[in-house]
Amino acid sequence: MEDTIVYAHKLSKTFKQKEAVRNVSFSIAKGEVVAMLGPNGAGKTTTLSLVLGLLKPTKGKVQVFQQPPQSMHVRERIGVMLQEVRMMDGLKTKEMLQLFRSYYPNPLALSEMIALTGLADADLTKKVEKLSGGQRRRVNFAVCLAGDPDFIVLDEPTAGMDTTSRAKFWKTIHHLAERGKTILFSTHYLQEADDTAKRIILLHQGQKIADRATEEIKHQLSRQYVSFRLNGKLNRAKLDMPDVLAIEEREERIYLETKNTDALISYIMQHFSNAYDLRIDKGSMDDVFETLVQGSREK
Ligand SMILES: Nc1ncnc2c1ncn2[C@@H]1O[C@H](COP(=O)(O)OP(=O)(O)OP(=O)(O)O)[C@@H](O)[C@H]1O
Repeated sequence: MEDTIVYAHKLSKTFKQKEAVRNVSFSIAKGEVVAMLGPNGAGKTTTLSLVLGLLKPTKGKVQVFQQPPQSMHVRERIGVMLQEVRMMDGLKTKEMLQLFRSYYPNPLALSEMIALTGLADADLTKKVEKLSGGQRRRVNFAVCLAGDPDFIVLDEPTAGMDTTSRAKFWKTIHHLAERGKTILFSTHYLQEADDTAKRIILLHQGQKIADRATEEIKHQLSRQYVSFRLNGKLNRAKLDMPDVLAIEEREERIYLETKNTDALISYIMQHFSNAYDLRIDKGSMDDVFETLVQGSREK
């Protein structure tokens, strides 16, 4: 389809014995902002490298702009920011930015590259290797934007950035998304995914375990529980009511999933005279992750 920017079909990548990515499929449409979320070693970098054509899949197929990712047509329309980048030593920063611009048919204006990436404060007459770590990261970002790309791929882009740089960086990404750019980025942090992406692809041990709207994943995160301890045995029949969505007993506590914590707490206080140590618990990222991993195993 014309509007499909990435088409990844049953991608697998094995390094010697290690299966880093297993049977991962997804598509990304024009204008989408998608986060690839997962813990260390989940397969995010490997998947992005397959999409970029930097690695060849052991099995499966990937196309970008309906073409193999290595094709010139793709190279000209894609901007990439990887975790580890070797810059060209010896060149002054401004010269390097100009050099990268010269590779593309319709490059971004140098002034815009500098403004978007927060490089205005840096001394661009310095050689790249003499810049600070944070500034070099911004240079990476500027290089990523040099060709005014339609599709932007970022591998853990904020790793090593301080809070101010992070905020500035995401502001630029939002701006680019508003301009209709298609963006795929990897992150460890749900917060980053939530702030920026409308869709999350969740990877775990090389497999895709969820691919949903950020809102849906967040909804699972916003689950609430009332929990308490009990002297004696639980009479479950007394909890058979609409406010209780699920009951779980673990580690000598009873957890009730609910949308109405206030009503449930007052109900328990009235009807369970042997209840004590009442608490409201919110679902955590770990809980959601656990649920999704469990769900994908059961499929
Ligand atoms: N070139 C390689 N040779 C052997 N194993 C590799 C290679 N690259 C990645 N792996 C392994 O594949 C798995 C997935 O790695 P990958 O870097 O894709 O994960 P990730 O989700 O990006 O992790 P991180 O968040 O730490 O960057 C890991 O177990 C990693 O050790």
